[in-house]
Amino acid sequence: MKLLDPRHIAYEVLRRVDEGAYSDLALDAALRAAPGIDPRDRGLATELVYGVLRRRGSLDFALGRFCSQPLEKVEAGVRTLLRLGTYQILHLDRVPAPAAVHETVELARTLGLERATGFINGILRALIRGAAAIPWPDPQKATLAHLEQVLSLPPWLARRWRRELGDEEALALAAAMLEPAPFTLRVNTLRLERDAYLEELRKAGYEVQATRYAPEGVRVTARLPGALPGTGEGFCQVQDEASMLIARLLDPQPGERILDACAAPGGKTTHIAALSGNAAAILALDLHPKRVRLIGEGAYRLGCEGIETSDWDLTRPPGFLDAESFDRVLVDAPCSGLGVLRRNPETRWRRIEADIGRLALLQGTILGNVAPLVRPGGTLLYSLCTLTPEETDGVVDAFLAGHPDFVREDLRLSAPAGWQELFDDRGALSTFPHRHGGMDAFFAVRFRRRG
Ligand SMILES: C[S@@+](CC[C@H](N)C(=O)[O-])C[C@H]1O[C@@H](n2cnc3c(N)ncnc32)[C@H](O)[C@@H]1O
Repeated sequence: MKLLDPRHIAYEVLRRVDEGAYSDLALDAALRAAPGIDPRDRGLATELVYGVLRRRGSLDFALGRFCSQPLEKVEAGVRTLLRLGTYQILHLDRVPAPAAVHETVELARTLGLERATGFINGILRALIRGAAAIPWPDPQKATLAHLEQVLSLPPWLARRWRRELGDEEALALAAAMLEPAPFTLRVNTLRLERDAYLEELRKAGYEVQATRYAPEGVRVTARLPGALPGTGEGFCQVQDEASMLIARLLDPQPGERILDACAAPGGKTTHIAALSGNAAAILALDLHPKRVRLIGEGAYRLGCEGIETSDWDLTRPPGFLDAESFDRVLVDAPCSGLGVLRRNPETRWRRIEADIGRLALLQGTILGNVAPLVRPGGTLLYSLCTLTPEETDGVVDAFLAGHPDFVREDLRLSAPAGWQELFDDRGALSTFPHRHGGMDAFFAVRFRRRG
């Protein structure tokens, strides 16, 4: 195998994703296995993997014009090669189109798909000749088709976002979800202040700026290959800006006992520890023991203290914990993840609509099982990286209906003035990448237990 060939790496990663792997983990593993790879090739492999997964709907629409048989009937490996070639022809200026065809055909040979080289060559050459005449559906006249065939939403999601958000917002959100997510870091304020880290990054040659909303966030606009400065010293944690708002909304205080109910891999747990100045007692639970270990590792790297971890399935009441024993509880629940499609592009094609009702039930069960742990007067924060009405308002309303001892707080009343645009008209956090400077789409509601 040509371990250093970026197209070959992308092909292998896409194949693994087809088999069920997560794209970020599969890509990390493939790049780790190619330590000598040129940084530009590393960038190309990354762009190919994410680009093909994000834009699969439009790539398949374009290919459909030139392929004599339905794409789903084409052998999986050949289909992946066609998508890789099409992505390079339609979206990569730096690769001349004939070179994209040549490289794709050569890769087919390397992979032992010699018999398909004529087929691939014919389709990709026809695509180059006919690209300008592809009848892309118009966003205004054929909105649904545009959402699917240009903006690459699966049909069920295109219909949903149109219905829930209206045409204009659905188009803007879908377009934003095609862009790479910004690369943001949370500065570990247990180690240093944001300004000091910004200076350190700039000195090292990075282009960085402070995030607009999160006081400890840094957006990296140009980075260098290799580890970030201060990685070993635990200066920062890679985290989206919207995700940084969650621990802020929980508002942990020194001396408090805090439960992070769905905590792995621990991005928010370690943030909670930092905001409390390492002076809170935090219990971090998660379903998967393997993922629970990541919380401990992150806490160690970042110098967080006071965090205890344990695995527990919160579809069962955590009988080992005393009722009313926590000042604050965070439920950063498992969800459909539609707000982070940029980071997990395979979710677009893996998620099915039936998942949503099932996840809303799971979220309601988890909330119901942790609610008795909140002390009277204490806080329960429910957060998600999605935007479906079932998982957001639906779960919140059902929880309140079943728990009259909890009231919902309007987050706008306690949030900083500059954050007001981040909340909906019921006072829930509701961020969107196309409205809020590129942040992921997150949702959060805070409940207070009556005193
Ligand atoms: C959105 S992620 C949490 C991210 C985490 N809070 C962070 O900031 O790093 C949701 C988590 O819920 C966990 N989970 C899923 N089902 C669960 C269950 N039944 N009980 C407890 N945790 C569960 C998943 O393993 C996953 O780690």
